[in-house]
Amino acid sequence: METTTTTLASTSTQPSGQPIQMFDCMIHLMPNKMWYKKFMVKPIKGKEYKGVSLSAAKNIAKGEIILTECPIFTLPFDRDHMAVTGGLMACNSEYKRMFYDMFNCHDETSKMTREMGIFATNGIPCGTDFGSGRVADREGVFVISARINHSCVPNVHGQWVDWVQQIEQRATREIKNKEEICRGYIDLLKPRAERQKELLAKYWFKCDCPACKLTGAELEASDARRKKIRELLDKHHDGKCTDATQGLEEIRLALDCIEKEGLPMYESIFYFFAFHLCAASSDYPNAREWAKKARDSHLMFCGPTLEDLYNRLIADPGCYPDADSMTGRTLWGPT
Ligand SMILES: C[S@@+](CC[C@H](N)C(=O)[O-])C[C@H]1O[C@@H](n2cnc3c(N)ncnc32)[C@H](O)[C@@H]1O
Repeated sequence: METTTTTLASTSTQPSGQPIQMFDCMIHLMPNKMWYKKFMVKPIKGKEYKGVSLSAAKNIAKGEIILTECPIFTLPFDRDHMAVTGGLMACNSEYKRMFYDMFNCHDETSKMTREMGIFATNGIPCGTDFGSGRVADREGVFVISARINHSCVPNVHGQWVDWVQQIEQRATREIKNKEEICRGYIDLLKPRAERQKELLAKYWFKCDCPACKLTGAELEASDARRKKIRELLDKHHDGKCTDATQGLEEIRLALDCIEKEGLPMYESIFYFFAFHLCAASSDYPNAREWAKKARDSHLMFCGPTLEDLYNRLIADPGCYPDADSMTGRTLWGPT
């Protein structure tokens, strides 16, 4: 079989002229297969057709970056056909070829144009604030990240890094060599029935991930946990917690649900909420401990963007704007 080896490294440029730093490796191309340092892109066999996806080419540690990638172009969510073709026009011929090579799940099923269908199938929010559930105002198409299949218990989490306009895909847990690499396409804090409805409507497949395969009491418990995480995330994010003791109990419950659901990328925001309650209650020693947990968890799953900020909060919780804003009391730290 004929093979080609090529390097797409820092010599490549995206349409904006910025260099792409993602492919820090040789890419070995064969029909339908590519090898990278940490993963392969190849057809995946499943009960249902899963198309092409990524699988680990080595054991990958929790928190390890498997891929950093610039979008070939981005568009606001309210895009139309003209906007997609306009974005494509700014791309060089190689990127155009890669775009048209991407999967289109809306092919025969809707009135979408081919360009709209490809964008809808492969677009990834640039700037997802997964903590609050609010998403960015733009979506981008990424050559490699677009090939990552979905799971409601994903083993990678994509973090958009605004100042370099790149997405970083980090392992949410240890990934074994040859294991399929999956990201979450939708809000994962919905019950299974809602997740499946959304995946079918937007991506035309029935998810059979470990969370979707559950039945009976186990399914009920999983749905309840995801609902609880969402409820508490919204409550604490919107500053609706006025009772610090109850708030910390809720955070403990949320962290337990997060662990049981295998969604550790949601941890850091709850650690931050716990920091907030302790700092607001003038309990600085415990505030420091929660801030350390928030920093380390954010660093592991989202990178160093908030590290300096957390270090300042750890050094002096009193510099936090909401410090001392609630009745003073001694709470508790992470166990
Ligand atoms: C963004 S693409 C992912 C890459 C795609 N597999 C390919 O061949 O290019 C999204 C499409 O992949 C397929 N897909 C993704 N996750 C899947 C899963 N867990 N089970 C079955 N199909 C899946 C669906 O057809 C979906 O519309």
